[in-house]
Amino acid sequence: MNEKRNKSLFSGPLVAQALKASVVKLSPAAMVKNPVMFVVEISAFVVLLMTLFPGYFNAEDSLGFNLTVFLILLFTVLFANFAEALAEGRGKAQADTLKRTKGESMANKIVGSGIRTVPSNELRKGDIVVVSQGEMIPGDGEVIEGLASVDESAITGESAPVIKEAGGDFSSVTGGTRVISDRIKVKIASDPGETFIDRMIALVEGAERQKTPNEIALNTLLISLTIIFLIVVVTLRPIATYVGVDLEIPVLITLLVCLIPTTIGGLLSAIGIAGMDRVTQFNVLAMSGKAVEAAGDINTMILDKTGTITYGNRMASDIVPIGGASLDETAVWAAISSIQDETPEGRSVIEWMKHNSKAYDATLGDGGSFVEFKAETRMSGIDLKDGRQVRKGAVDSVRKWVIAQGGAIPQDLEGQADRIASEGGTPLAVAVGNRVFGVIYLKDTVKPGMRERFGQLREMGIKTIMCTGDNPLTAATIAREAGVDDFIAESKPEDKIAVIRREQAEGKLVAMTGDGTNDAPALAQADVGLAMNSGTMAAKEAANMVDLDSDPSKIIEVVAIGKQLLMTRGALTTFSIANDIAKYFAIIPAMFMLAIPEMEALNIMNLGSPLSAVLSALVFNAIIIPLLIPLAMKGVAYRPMHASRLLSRNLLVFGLGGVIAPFIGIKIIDLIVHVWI
Ligand SMILES: Nc1ncnc2c1ncn2[C@@H]1O[C@H](COP(=O)(O)OP(=O)(O)OP(=O)(O)O)[C@@H](O)[C@H]1O
Ligand SMILES: [K+]
Ligand SMILES: [Mg+2]
Repeated sequence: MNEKRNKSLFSGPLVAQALKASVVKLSPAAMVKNPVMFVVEISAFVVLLMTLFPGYFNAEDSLGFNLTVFLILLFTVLFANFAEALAEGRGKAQADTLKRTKGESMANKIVGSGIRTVPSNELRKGDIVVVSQGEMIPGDGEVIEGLASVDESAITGESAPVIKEAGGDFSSVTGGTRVISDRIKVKIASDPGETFIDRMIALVEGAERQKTPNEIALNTLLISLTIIFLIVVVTLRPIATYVGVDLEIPVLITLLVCLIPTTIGGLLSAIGIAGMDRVTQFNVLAMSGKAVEAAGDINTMILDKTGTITYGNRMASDIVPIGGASLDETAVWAAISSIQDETPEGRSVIEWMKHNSKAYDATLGDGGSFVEFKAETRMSGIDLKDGRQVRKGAVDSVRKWVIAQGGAIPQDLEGQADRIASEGGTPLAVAVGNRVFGVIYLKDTVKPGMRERFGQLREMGIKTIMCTGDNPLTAATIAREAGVDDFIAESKPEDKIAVIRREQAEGKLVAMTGDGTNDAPALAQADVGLAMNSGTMAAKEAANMVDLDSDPSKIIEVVAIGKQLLMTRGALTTFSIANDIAKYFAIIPAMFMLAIPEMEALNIMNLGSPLSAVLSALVFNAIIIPLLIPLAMKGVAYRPMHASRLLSRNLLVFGLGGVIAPFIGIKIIDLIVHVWI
């Protein structure tokens, strides 16, 4: 995992801040938001009243006991507050760093024919600014003129500068980053307060934190349990009185607090915040906690081939003449078709010419009109001044194009193209007018470790579908090599949406990555859309996550983090409820022994005394919260496996563990407590 943002879990200043915040959070207005802990706070208040005014409650005899119960309850609430404050504090620390980066900068805004210097916070969507070497880019936007290298380390933590240029997929810039060479014109894309950094700050600060659907559902369950136990405990007293057993209020309160799900109630919000934080530390900006959570439930993952599964620097590695053409003339036309093709593929053809010392007359292109590569046409090239049309592109597209002009297809085209494709390469046919000259062999490499990662995804029950614009044979080869479950070849941008909709119609949650403007609709349609920070504004706006490192394969990690979040929550809920049941069996005998000393036979755990038994259970209930904070914050250890197996494993570990832990814990505490009372 990426460690560059990782701070230690319990660093000094963070802990000090969290300690303070846990006291501030005692305010009932803040506590109401956490109903389970609010019940504990009210209970503590009741016991405090009984301690302060024992006369009213006829409680003079149990002053020491009541004071102890009050203190333990108070600490129970403080521990829960501390967990939340600690999780929030880590986000706040990050937000402060970001705020410092943002600072207050000046912008050179173009007004009419001149330039006016204005504070960056006065910039509005649509304004155009000039940013020169050494200056900070004053807001998010799109480069509309020029090219510059930009230091984005303030945001991404990555020190290597990136090239930003007008047009294409690398035109978007982020406010707060710095131009370190050249000069660009930027069209501002967001109003003040709505920039990328602003949103990031709001998110990590937790200001915008809304409870996710899963969290709300779990909260409802916890509240229901609390109400049920409240009713049980309240009705217990008259029943006990009826049979002649006198149960003291503080003892009943102890029972109540031990029964209600305080462990998960106290840690729930910390788990959610920490999950978001983990994603941010991984340099992925999630627009909502909901997106992170959805990532944990993904059934299908759509990945493109080039740049995600493969490195994406598809390079011309060979040029193969066909139909009797010579290598030199084929190479010349391949180069001419690439003179103005700024895609990595196009540039690599020019590179290949240099590398192989092939000469061509670049002036042939002068005055011609450039035909830009489009995913729809799958071709690029140039219409020369003299009327000749030069193209290179997907073999199938070029074949159709040549036939449409009355040309014949050489016998050996298919054989050569298939050979390249079956090796996993991308064949690009080169044609001039109605004649095919040859094939460019574009080579790309599958990133290492892909097979293992897709294997892990399969173990998690996630289906992977590779969507590529490439031909079926290349697609099949790469799909086999990378180990994806399924692939769709010759897919146009709209096909990606179609696949996503089809999967969603079957009730599945779908994740996808993308960076181009043409990916935007599909990114918006997907349940988890991860856009690349290097990508276009449109893609970033449509997605619900942005990867600051622009590593498309990171979607795999995002899903893992989402799973881990859900697992942690599930595991601690299981543990908490199992715990509460066990405490019930530890505390009930003690309660009856308190009321009816003859019932000594109930003391199966051989605890020191009924009083120490009750207090030990309450102490255990309190300290289990801070003991579980590291687990809540770091998440349970994550191993990919199928949801149903995971469930049974968690039930075993955390359910059984949750039942056993209290007996051991209470026994140990009792041994210590008993010394005092
Ligand atoms: N610069 C280019 N000039 C001409 N044809 C190209 C160029 N780049 C790619 N092609 C052809 O167009 C096809 C579609 O390209 P596109 O970028 O849409 O998809 P892809 O890169 O193959 O797949 P993916 O969706 O995985 O990125 C490519 O497979 C290739 O045959
Ligand atoms: K409890
Ligand atoms: Mg592509």
